[in-house]
Order: sequence, then C-alpha cells, then structure tokens
Amino acid sequence: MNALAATNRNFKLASRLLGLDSKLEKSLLIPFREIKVECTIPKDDGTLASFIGFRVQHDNARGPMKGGIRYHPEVCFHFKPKQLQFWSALNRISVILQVEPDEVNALAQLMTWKTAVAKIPYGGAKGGIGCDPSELSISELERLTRVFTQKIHDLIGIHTDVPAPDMGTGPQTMAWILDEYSKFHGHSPAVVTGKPIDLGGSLGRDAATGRGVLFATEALLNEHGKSISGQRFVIQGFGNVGSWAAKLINEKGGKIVAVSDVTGAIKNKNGIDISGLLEHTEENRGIKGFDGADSIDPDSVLAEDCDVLVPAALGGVINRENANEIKAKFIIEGANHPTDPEADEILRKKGVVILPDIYANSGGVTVSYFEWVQNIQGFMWEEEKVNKELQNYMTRGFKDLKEMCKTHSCDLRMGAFTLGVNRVAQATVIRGWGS
Ligand SMILES: NC(=O)C1=CN([C@@H]2O[C@H](COP(=O)(O)OP(=O)(O)OC[C@H]3O[C@@H](n4cnc5c(N)ncnc54)[C@H](O)[C@@H]3O)[C@@H](O)[C@H]2O)C=CC1
Ligand SMILES: O=C(O)CCC(=O)C(=O)O
Repeated sequence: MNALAATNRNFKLASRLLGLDSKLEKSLLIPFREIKVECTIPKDDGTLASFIGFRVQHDNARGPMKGGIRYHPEVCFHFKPKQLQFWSALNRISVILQVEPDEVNALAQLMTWKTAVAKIPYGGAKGGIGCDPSELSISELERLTRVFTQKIHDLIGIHTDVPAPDMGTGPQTMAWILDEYSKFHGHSPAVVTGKPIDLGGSLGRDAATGRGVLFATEALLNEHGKSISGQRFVIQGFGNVGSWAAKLINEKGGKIVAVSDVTGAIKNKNGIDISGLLEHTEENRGIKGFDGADSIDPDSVLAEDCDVLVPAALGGVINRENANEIKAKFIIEGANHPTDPEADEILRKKGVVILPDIYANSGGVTVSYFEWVQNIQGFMWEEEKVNKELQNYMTRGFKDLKEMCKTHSCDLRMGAFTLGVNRVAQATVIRGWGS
C-alpha cells in the first residue's frame, strides 16, 4: 500500500471511531494547497540539472502549517524517458529527478495530526526535492535550495507555513532558505526552524527528535513495568533521529545491539560502542567499516533479535513481506510512516506493541515550536528549559493518547490518530466555513 493510501486509511478508521460527519471528513482529507515547482541549476561543471520540488500544505485550522523539507531520490522519483530524451537533446541538462507528490502528501497529512497530538498551535505541511544530496556538491545544494526558495517564498511565512529539516537536509539548508526568503521579506528568522544556533536556532533542536523518542520509549516501557536499562535495541537509520536516539538511549543503559544506515548494517550482541560509532560515522560519512561490530545484511536488520526496534530512516520499511520476521516486542516509530497497515495487522496479532510516528517522533516539531516562539519573543531559552519542556509535552502526549485508546477501545496508532484528528476537526468546526 502506498504511503498516501495507508495514511488515508488510518485517517478514515479514526474518523469512523470519532463518528465524524462525512463532509467534514472529506474537507479534512483534501490538502489546503499543493505546490510543484521546477528547479534548474547550473552544476559546478557548467551543465544544467533540473529537479522537481514540492510543498504540500495540508491543513491550517490550528495554526500555521509546519513540517520538514526532504532531499531524497526515493521520495518516489521516476525517470520519464521521453522527457529525458528531449532534454538530453539540448545536451545541457544532465539530470531530471521527478518526485511524486503522493508520499509528500501523506507526510504533510501526518504533520497535521502530529502537531495536534503534540498540542502545539500548528497545522501540517511537508516538502521535498527529488535529488540525491550525496551526489551534489555543497555549492550545488546551496543553488538548488535558493532556487526552490525563490519559487515558494510567497507561499511560506512565519504565520503561513514554517519549514524545517527532514531527511537529507539540516541546519545549513535552513540557513540558505532563511537568507533567500529574507531578501524578499526582510530578516525573518521565524520562517524556518532547525536553523544554526547563530541564526536564531534553538538549543536542543538538533537532538530533539531523538530525545523525544527516548521520552516516548520511557513512557511506554514504564507502562509495561520496564525501563530502558537492560533492554536490547535495534535502530534502523543513523542520521539525525537514529544517532541521537541511539546516544540518549545508550546513556540511559539501553544496549544497542544492531544499527544500519544507507552504507551498511552492523551488530554486536554485547552492545555497540555508540560513542565510537558516532566518531566513525562523522569521519567516514556512514557506519560502514566500523571495527567494533560484525557486518550483517542491511535487509535483515529489522529482524534482528531485540526487545525494542526503532525504525529511524525511510517509510514503508515494515510491511507484509517482513512483519512476521520481526522479533522485537516494542516498535518505536522514529521515522515517518515506517509501518504499512498490513504489517500493523500482522504485528498486532503477534502481540507487538507499536508506538506510532505521530506521537513517537513529535519531539522534533515540538522543539521547532519552541524555536519559533523564541524567535517571535526575541528571547533565547537555556537548553535545560528546552529539554524539560519537551519532556512535559511528551509525557502529556502519552497520557492523552492512552486516554483516547481507553475511550475508543483501540490500539496506540488509532489512539494517536483519534487524538489528532479530533483536535483538528474541533478547530475546523469552531472556525466555520464562512460564506
Ligand atoms: N529530523 C527530524 O527532526 C525528524 C525526522 N523524522 C523522520 O525520521 C526519519 C529520519 O530522518 P533524519 O534522521 O532527519 O534523516 P537523516 O537524513 O539525518 O538520516 C537518515 C538516515 O537514514 C539512513 N538511511 C537511508 N536509507 C536507508 C536504508 N535504505 N536503510 C537504512 N538506513 C537508511 C541514512 O543513511 C541516514 O543514516 C525520516 O523518516 C524523517 O521523516 C521525523 C520527525 C522529525
Ligand atoms: O520540525 C519541524 O517543523 C518538522 C519536523 C518534521 O518534518 C516531522 O516531524 O516529520
């Protein structure tokens, strides 16, 4: 099932549990606005490269739309042979990567429910450019980001739509967007979050999604009479979310027994030295070649023996093909939409407890909210305050979602969906439709 079909399905199940009116349901499902732009840049060698950028703004009933910008070739790109032949005939265009909007649409919708679950005053959006950032130089990435910003600058804004980092982007990408946007609108630090600290970024934002995963895991394990200490973890993805989650879980006594990233996968049943792995990754741009563990097949990492599995890379990785192989008792969704609905069903029958993305990885957008608040106030918080507030939000979120599970006799995914959808539906109805 593709990401959008899966997300729509979960939304509709939640809507049925909540007894939403079918017309309201339809209005909540349709995105507010979908933006698709062509971004052509000169490459360092003088040839041209064209890319497609998207920003899907899903809903703004509860506040400005909010969500990351992803640079990844697999945001679903397709080469269109005819188009490619035409352009290559011009002999100046080297690459056309086309992003399909379906996945971006699904991710934008998930942001709407996520910000509502976190109870922060935002709607949902997501963007992406179909490109492989590892194949572009820093100056090519800068040009691409600036062209994308030029194309969307009048549709984003501090009170309209506030982008942030996601896969393949980071603080530097946000700095370029801020700089380009500010040329049109004046200095506007609050137009993006996840910025470098020197440009108004928040202390603690870098670690926030991983720290949120830690707090979410603690809340869930605590409910099952367990603690992080002594549990065995497998983490897929060792980028922003996966590496911070690994570091913080490890510091709390969790044993990380297997890790994978795009360069490979490793395992050590006695626990991987996470500080050493962080140093190695920094120097080698990936976990491949790390000495302190055995290499394993990256495809088998999700099926490694462990107590807790944290997918923190791509969507749709847990599906009907591999769900039966999973040995973890708990899955904490650090990534967005890592679990297909068919896998959800299989895992539920196996008794695996899944803490869903729209709660489990909401730490990032929650600290993005703190960053936006700090920019608007013009007052910077201490890191301790950021982390403490994040813990409060994650603890409250878990309580709220458990309450919905009780009210609707449902699992944690439907608890989170009913919580988010209900808050957005209420805001929509209170605002009304005008005439
Ligand atoms: N950065 C953030 O604040 C947030 C990110 N997320 C989600 O978390 C996930 C990861 O995002 P980031 O850590 O920010 O991205 P990132 O770009 O920093 O890291 C991505 C990681 O996934 C790995 N990866 C890529 N393809 C893989 C594959 N086929 N198998 C195994 N590993 C693979 C990469 O090597 C890298 O280690 C995404 O689903 C993203 O949407 C969710 C909430 C917030
Ligand atoms: O920090 C943000 O605004 C967005 C983070 C994000 O894209 C996500 O939670 O998936």
